[in-house]
Amino acid sequence: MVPMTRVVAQGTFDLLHPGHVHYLEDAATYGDELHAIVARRSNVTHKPAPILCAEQRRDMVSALAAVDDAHLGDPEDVFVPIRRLDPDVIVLGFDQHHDEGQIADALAERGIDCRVERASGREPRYEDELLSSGDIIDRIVRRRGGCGDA
Ligand SMILES: Cc1cc2nc3c(=O)[nH]c(=O)nc-3n(C[C@H](O)[C@H](O)[C@H](O)COP(=O)(O)O)c2cc1C
Ligand SMILES: Nc1ncnc2c1ncn2[C@@H]1O[C@H](COP(=O)(O)OP(=O)(O)OP(=O)(O)O)[C@@H](O)[C@H]1O
Repeated sequence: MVPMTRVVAQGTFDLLHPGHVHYLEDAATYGDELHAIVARRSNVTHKPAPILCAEQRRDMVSALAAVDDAHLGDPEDVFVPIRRLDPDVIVLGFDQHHDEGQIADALAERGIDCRVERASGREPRYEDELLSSGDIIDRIVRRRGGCGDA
């Protein structure tokens, strides 16, 4: 019996778009089952906070065919879900602000045997396609009025 390869992907996944679908479909190719960890609002500090609550973002990611299960991230320790899920592979997004080497070192320090990969990017296919949650929000603000990252 060949053991199942468990893959983890992660992100904010605020307003879903084809880039997220590409990321998760690419991540799924690294193994047999894909688990997505959805970032808590409090842990999204490198850009404006997501508009949608974590539960809603988790539910949407979970509905994607490529995703076997989606999980709310731990509020304090990003390695809590990793220990629980015990993945064989963590796949970072093509532009995700994490360094593969630093993640690999942190996993080794914790005795977690898991390799780190990076997914490919999805280029726009249509003239008006938006492949960024932030860009989608900015367009909404521009077209519906408002003051941007409120
Ligand atoms: C291996 C790994 C585990 C993570 N686990 C958590 C977690 O438990 N809780 C959480 O809020 N975020 C977690 N994150 C997500 C990060 O907090 C970060 O916000 C996430 O990468 C979102 O960045 P992005 O949406 O800009 O790609 C994890 C990220 C990585 C790489
Ligand atoms: N066009 C894309 N192609 C491939 N992966 C993508 C694309 N857009 C986002 N991703 C990946 O999806 C994951 C989650 O992305 P995130 O939730 O930060 O959305 P985002 O659209 O990148 O947000 P923003 O552009 O507002 O920062 C990240 O790992 C990111 O690399």
